[in-house]
Amino acid sequence: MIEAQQLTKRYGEKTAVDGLDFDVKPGTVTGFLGPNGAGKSTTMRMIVGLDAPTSGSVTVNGRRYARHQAPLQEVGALLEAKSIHPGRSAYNHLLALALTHGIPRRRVHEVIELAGLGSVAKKRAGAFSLGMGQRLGIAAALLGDPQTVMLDEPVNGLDPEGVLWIRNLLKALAEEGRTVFVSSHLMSEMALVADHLIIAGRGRLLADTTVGDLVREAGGDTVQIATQEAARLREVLAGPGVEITGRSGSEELQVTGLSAREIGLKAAEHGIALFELTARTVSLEEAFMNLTRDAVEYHGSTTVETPEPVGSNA
Ligand SMILES: Nc1ncnc2c1ncn2[C@@H]1O[C@H](COP(=O)(O)OP(=O)(O)OP(=O)(O)O)[C@@H](O)[C@H]1O
Repeated sequence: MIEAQQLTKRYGEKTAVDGLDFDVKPGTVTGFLGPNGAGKSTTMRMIVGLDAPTSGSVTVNGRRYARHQAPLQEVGALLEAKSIHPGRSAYNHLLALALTHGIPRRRVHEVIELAGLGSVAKKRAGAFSLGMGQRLGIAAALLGDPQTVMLDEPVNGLDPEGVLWIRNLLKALAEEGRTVFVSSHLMSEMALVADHLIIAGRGRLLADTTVGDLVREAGGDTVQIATQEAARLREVLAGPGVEITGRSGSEELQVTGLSAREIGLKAAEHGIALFELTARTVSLEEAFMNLTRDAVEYHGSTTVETPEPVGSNA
């Protein structure tokens, strides 16, 4: 369990993390989302004591990270800037970590196998591809068999097989009852792996929700209808769990709680002609964009100047 209370970090004038309150619970995968500069990495660094909060606090299993007697066995973390001696082999890197933390040599072999590094374990880590480096970072995070696992952008640089591996690994760790906290920019990936989401923007908490609720609140399950008999259709469709909105006198209605197919069948049954029947599907990506639009720090330009073709007479 990770608990942040009014967690705040300022760098001079810049407030990177601004009064964050959240809990990350065991037994589920919690995704940590937010646009660039939202404060995700800073928050994760504070969780493992690499940065000190300016105010507020964050604890792991009720204690600050530094207060744990065997922190590596408590929290396993993969953070972006991992320092690995480039001349050292993956095996020796993990062994050095294990020996300095009272972790048996046997566990080094276990995590090497778990991370799929068996064939390259004796090679220099400095020659590793980005994906291999990520696997080594994850192996190091799992070395202490920690109850809490925290990974910053773990799929970064992984090939499709690696992405699938991470997805299954995170789910398996959560099923074992561990606390799994993972940041990513890949919404589609988060939709597949995370049960719960914590979304930040400009250091503030924007949402603490489930994937389903986020999409639902963004209008994910809405069906747009147009009919001349809006009032009668409202009566026909009304029922438990069904919500119908639309201006009075308007031909347009928005319905949640029924599928387009169910609405079409009911309308036909009652001889009500429809001019429009459109299921609005909102992806997690769209829901996220809606939520964070105002909190995006670095906007890209969408207008591209087309250079004049070389040799053009125009
Ligand atoms: N050491 C530092 N000194 C000054 N400003 C910093 C420092 N570290 C982070 N920041 C600023 O704090 C804000 C939050 O940064 P952080 O890296 O935590 O965001 P993030 O959500 O992880 O972003 P990204 O998705 O790009 O990795 C940014 O505006 C960043 O420039």
